Amino acid sequence: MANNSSNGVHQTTTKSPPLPSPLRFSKFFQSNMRILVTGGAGFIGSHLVDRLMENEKNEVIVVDNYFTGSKDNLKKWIGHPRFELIRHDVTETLLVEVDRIYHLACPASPIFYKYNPVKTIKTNVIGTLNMLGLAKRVGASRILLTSTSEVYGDPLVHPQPESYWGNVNPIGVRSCYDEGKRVAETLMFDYHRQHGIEIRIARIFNTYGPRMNIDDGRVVSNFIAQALRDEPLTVQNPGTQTRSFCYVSDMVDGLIRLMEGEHTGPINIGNPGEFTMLELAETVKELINPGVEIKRVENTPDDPRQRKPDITKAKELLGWEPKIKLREGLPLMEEDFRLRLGAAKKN
Ligand SMILES: NC(=O)c1ccc[n+]([C@@H]2O[C@H](COP(=O)([O-])OP(=O)(O)OC[C@H]3O[C@@H](n4cnc5c(N)ncnc54)[C@H](O)[C@@H]3O)[C@@H](O)[C@H]2O)c1
Ligand SMILES: O=c1ccn([C@@H]2O[C@H](COP(=O)(O)OP(=O)(O)O[C@H]3OC[C@@H](O)[C@H](O)[C@H]3O)[C@@H](O)[C@H]2O)c(=O)[nH]1
Repeated sequence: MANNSSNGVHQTTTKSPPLPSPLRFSKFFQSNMRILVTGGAGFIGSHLVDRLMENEKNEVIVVDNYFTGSKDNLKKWIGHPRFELIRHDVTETLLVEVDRIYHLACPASPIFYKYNPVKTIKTNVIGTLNMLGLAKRVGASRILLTSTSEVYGDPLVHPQPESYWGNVNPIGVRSCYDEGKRVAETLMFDYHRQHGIEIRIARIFNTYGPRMNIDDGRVVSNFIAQALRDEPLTVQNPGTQTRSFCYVSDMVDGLIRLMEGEHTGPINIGNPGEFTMLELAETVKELINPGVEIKRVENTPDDPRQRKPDITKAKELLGWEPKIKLREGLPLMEEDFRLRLGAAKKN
């Protein structure tokens, strides 16, 4: 906690926030960990909720405005005594007594974050400010932000270590998201330095898996849905751009380790296996529908040309590395997409 300065200028308070409830000292109080997950109805958020709910000592509260998420992703928990779901937009203030905050709320697919860019910026900046204010006010012991590999922009250093400051266009069509997340990281560190808030920052690299929206627009979900619908796989030009894909269970494991560990981050969480988009299309074609066509289409502005995480820090500080290779993860996602699309496997 920061101190009042000796030069007479009042900087911050030294008073600790009160405990959420005096009942915590009562003999019969159940010392459950109350965890808030913003964006918990989304893809990564709902998998994180599943994992957190496995621990009987955890109570989980999800807040979500359902912009890209869905109650469907949480249906097995609705009505559970340790689970609560609140329709709420994080750009508005929120007051709930919680011990830990996983702050995920933000559209992640480029087509959705570009749909209403001003709202995306507000979600990243005001939403993060609101969650930090909440952490401060209720004395939450930790808050974790899901930042992104997009803070590196179109990276000139490859692979990307956390020490790289990035190459980001501040006025482009992706800026609402990548600059928004950069400000969110700044806010996290300012609250940490100024108010002593315990923070964690994960820089997430492209993640895929079951429960992604079928029409999410990101490349893995697009290619799988296209392969199952017998539609051409749309490789955006030039096709040589690379990404590194992490399976969602590995991602959730990394996020929990970061939250429970002793390091603020930022820490890259991602799978270093790097593929061109053409290679990804060829792999989906081979595994899911060998007869499908691969079609070249126009790209969008400022598409990063290469991306691969340096995960040295995650390995050393969290003892974390991904276990699931792309060729193992794709069939698991295919199974889920088949069920939702009603596409039976051909023999
Ligand atoms: N999936 C990835 O590859 C990836 C990569 C880097 C970073 N991330 C980050 O991880 C987080 C989750 O991503 P995801 O892939 O699960 O995306 P997602 O779109 O499936 O989930 C985001 C969730 O946030 C909710 N949301 C959006 N705006 C909100 C608002 N203003 N108030 C309340 N809820 C709101 C959505 O309804 C949705 O449920 C995001 O912060 C994203 O930036 C994801
Ligand atoms: O149908 C498609 C969709 C996308 N692509 C290409 O696939 C690559 C990846 O695109 P995606 O839309 O899946 O995701 P991006 O890597 O651009 O952004 C993602 O980065 C990390 C996170 O913060 C977000 O989940 C998202 O912003 C791009 O080069 C894009 O041009 C295709 O070739 N075909």
